[in-house]
Amino acid sequence: MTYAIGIDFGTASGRVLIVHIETGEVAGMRVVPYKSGTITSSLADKAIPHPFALQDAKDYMDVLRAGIPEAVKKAGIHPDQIVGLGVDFTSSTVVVADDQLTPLSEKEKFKTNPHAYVKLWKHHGASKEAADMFEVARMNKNRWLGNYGYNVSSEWMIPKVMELLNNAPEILKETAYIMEAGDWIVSTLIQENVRSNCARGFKTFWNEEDGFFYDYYEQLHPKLPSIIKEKLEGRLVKIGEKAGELSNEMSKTLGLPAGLPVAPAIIDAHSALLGVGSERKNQLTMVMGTSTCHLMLHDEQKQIPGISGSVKDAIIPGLFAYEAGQSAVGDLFAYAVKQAPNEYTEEASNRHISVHQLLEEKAAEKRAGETGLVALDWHNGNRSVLSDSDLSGLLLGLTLHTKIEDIYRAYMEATAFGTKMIMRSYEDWGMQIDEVFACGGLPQKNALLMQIYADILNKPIHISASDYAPAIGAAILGTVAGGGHRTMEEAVQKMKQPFLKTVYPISENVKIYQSLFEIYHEMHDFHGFERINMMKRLHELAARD
Ligand SMILES: Nc1ncnc2c1ncn2[C@@H]1O[C@H](COP(=O)(O)OP(=O)(O)O)[C@@H](O)[C@H]1O
Ligand SMILES: O=C(CO)[C@H](O)[C@H](O)COP(=O)(O)O
Repeated sequence: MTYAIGIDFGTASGRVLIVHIETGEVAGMRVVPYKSGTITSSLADKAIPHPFALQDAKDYMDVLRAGIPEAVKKAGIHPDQIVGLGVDFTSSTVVVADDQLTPLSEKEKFKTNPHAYVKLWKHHGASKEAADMFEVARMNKNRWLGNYGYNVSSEWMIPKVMELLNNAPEILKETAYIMEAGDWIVSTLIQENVRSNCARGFKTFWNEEDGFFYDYYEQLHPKLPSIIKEKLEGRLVKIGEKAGELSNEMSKTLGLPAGLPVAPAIIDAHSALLGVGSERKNQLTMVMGTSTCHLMLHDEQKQIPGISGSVKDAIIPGLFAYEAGQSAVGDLFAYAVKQAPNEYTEEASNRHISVHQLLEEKAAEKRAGETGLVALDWHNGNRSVLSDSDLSGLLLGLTLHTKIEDIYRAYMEATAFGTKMIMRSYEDWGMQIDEVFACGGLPQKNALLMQIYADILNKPIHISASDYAPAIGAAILGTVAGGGHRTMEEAVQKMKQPFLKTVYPISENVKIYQSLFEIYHEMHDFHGFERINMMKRLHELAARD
């Protein structure tokens, strides 16, 4: 058996890869876009509230049904040659399901109820709940949040559970399981309610020693502890283990052997570390797509303010995985693309290139600093290092001569400055960064972007040759679950993807960007003033205890 299946569920599409377990070669692949995409405005003409970002779980099943048989066919292999299957998923992407694992959105009476649908990581309907949770922790000397950057993000699972409790009791009543979408897929494949330690550790305030923080939940809502017990529990499976075996029913649907080993789900960005082979400490990996996640591994747990968190064994057994992030990166560039004038969209269409490519080309004609613009990239809030989804973006220096490509460039620079803030936080806490890796959909699509990052971070950046590092990581987990390699380390060494190139900083640009970063930093501290002060106070308080 020489192949594994890796399935990466992103924000806009799912990607199924068939990967050779000895060489990492991708033998077959199928990308399946989600039919309903991200639902933000209405369900069957019924308007939904503004900060909602929903998906239809049916689209995930289509990725399996359409993607797996086609990817296997493209690979030209027999299903018996597959050793195991792994899944990675965006997170916290939350599914509510009945006891048969059927999502409540499939029930006729809930067709237009937004709370019955999948709540995507970027759904901000639980901002109030996240703020309330933060306040309760603050009143308790911040005692539960140290391993979560001293913050609560509305992107996480528990605020979303609180949102259901406050706004959708009718849904909660019929919900047997509240699940990470990754766990829901794996549970559906093996027909058993299982939960992976990766998303559970990062998104639900859980750790292996203490379990869930029930004393915290009690203070949030009297009903919350029992909801967590009833609807979030399930057999725990750790990364590097086997979750279970493909059920007979799913084997018929997907054309795969019944009993095929299935790995526990891993968060998409975390999976990418495995795919690029960044499995040691002192390496920073940027997974750049709709958003960016900044991952590191370390042998100690440090309570770094403003990051998304750190969890033991979440990526490589024995090491702490650290995550920080920016909640709008590709999305911010897409926002600029939408504002391009007709003449630009026509030019792009005539030249058979995307508007992104056209804007990149035009932006590349400007030198560093030439646009006169500095932006703050908080159009979808700030994930790190302030963790406040209500913060908004800024653009400074506009004149009547500013063109859309200037703004596009300013946004690229702003996201790189945001990454520099995160890098500094890691370094300030003794997490030395010797190497920077970039993967995800963006690095290969936009060469200017990667040069800007190298110049602003003042570090060489190794770019993965694969756009699909998370799916490779998932295939690695599938291989280990199926016994194709004995250890994660062995599987990573065999299956990791090569680098396409390394982009080096240009010293002239580095100097210019150092002064522009000072302006970005001032904008950051000015616009994030209240949040920064609150975090400083919390941190001092925690340090005294
Ligand atoms: N040439 C480009 N330059 C910059 N951003 C791009 C370009 N083409 C697409 N994008 C952005 O890439 C994002 C999608 O990234 P991708 O990694 O493919 O998906 P996902 O984040 O869902 O895993 C979108 O937000 C889109 O706006
Ligand atoms: O928060 C996450 C990881 O913890 C999300 O999964 C991630 O930010 C979304 O990923 P993508 O930009 O690839 O859709």
